[in-house]
Amino acid sequence: MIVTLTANPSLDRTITLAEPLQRGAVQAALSAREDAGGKGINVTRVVHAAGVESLAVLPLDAEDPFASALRHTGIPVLPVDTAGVARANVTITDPAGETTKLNLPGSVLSAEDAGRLVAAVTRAAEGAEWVVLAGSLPPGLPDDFYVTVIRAVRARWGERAPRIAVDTSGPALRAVVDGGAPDLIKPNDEELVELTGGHLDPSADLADAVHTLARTLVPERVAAAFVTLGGAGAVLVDATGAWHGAPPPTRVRSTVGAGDSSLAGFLLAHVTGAGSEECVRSGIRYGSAAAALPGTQAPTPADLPAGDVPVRALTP
Ligand SMILES: O=P(O)(O)OC[C@@]1(O)O[C@H](CO)[C@@H](O)[C@@H]1O
Repeated sequence: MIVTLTANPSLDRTITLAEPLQRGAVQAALSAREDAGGKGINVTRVVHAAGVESLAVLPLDAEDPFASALRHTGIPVLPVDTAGVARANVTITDPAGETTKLNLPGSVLSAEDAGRLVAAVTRAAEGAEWVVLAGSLPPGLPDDFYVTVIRAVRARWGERAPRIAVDTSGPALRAVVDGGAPDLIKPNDEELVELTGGHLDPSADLADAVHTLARTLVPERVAAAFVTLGGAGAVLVDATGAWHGAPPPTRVRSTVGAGDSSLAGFLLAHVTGAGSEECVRSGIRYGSAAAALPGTQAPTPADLPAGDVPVRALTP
C-alpha cells in the first residue's frame, strides 16, 4: 500500500494551441482537457493503474467541482473536509513543443484543517509501505507542515512506520531536509541546486555533477535522493551507491506529471523488493511513458516504452 498526501490539489487544464504562444495576443485553442491533478494524486493514479493498492489523502470541499473530476479517475481517496475550491493550474502547449505552466496558490487552509490532514494521513499510514508527501503547500500551512506529518506518522507507528518520500520544493523541501529525515526525496536538478545552495559543475558529466551535489545531503540528512533530469534520465543516490539511468527515445507530448510518474515507477519497483538499479529503471520508464501522453494523464503498464533503459553505477 502506498499512501499519498496532496495538500494542494489542482484541476489541471491543458490547452493546446495551433500557433506558438504570443504574449498579449488573442489566440484560438485547438483543444483543451481537464485532469484531477496535484502531485500525490498523480502518484496514486499511476500506482493504482499498475494494480498496487494506493490511497490519496487530500483536502476537499464536498461542493467543489474538483470532486467530480476526482471521481472520474477511479482512484481510492480519503477526502478531508475543508472549505474552498481546489486551484485550477493551466498548461499551454504549442506546436513547437513549448510548454507554459501557470500554477495558482490554492485555497487557504486553517490550523484546524492542517490538524485534520495530519490525523488523516497518520491513520491511513497503518500498514503502508510508503507515505508520499507531494506538491506545494497551500496558503495557511507553515513551511514545516510536512515535518509535522512525518513526526506524527513515526510517533504513531514506531517501528512499523512506513518509509516516507517527499516531492516538494522551496522552503517546504528545505524544512523536510533540515528536520524531517525523509527516506527519499525526489527533486529535479534545479530543485537540488536550490536546496543545496551549490551548483552543477558545467565541466563535469551531468549525472556525476548531480551525484556530487546530492552526496552533500545523502545519507546524513536524507536517506536517498532520486533526482529526475527530464530528457537526461534520473540519478539515484543512497547510502550504498549512486546510479544513473538514461531514458529511451520519447516523443514528448506533455511533461506535466512526468516527475510524479517517475516517483510512482520507482516506488512500484521498490515495493516488489527490487534493487536500486531496477528502481531507477522503473522510475525512468514510467516518467518517459507519462511524457509521451497528453495533459496530466497517468501511464498504465501498457504505456511503458519497449526500449531498453541502461542504468550504470556512478563512482564517487
Ligand atoms: O504547485 P505544485 O503542487 O508544486 O505542483 C502542482 C502541479 O504542477 O504538479 C503536478 C505535476 O507534477 C500537476 O498535476 C499540478 O498542476
